[in-house]
Amino acid sequence: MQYMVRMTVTLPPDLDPEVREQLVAAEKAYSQRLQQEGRIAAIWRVAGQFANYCLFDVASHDELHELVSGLPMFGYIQAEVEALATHPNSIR
Ligand SMILES: O=C(O)CC1=CCC(=O)O1
Repeated sequence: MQYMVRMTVTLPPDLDPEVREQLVAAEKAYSQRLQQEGRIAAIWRVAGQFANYCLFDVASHDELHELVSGLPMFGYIQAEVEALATHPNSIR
């Protein structure tokens, strides 16, 4: 099952810079592991915003929730989820 998730990140402006750096590094490692596993099929930065679109390819709603809520930055992320179905006009 595929889901397009828009994540908008709002880190507190007064967050300790060291903690911020650790969060960013942990987020990168977690995200790259999911990409290597194919559970994040693609990720894009929204130009000009601290936000991204992530295409998840997972087995269930529950797996999606587990992965999104496991993001190190989860407490600072507003996630909007859209479930994707096959488009009847798709040639793939
Ligand atoms: O957009 C970000 O930097 C936060 C994020 C979530 C998954 C990822 O790889 O980065």
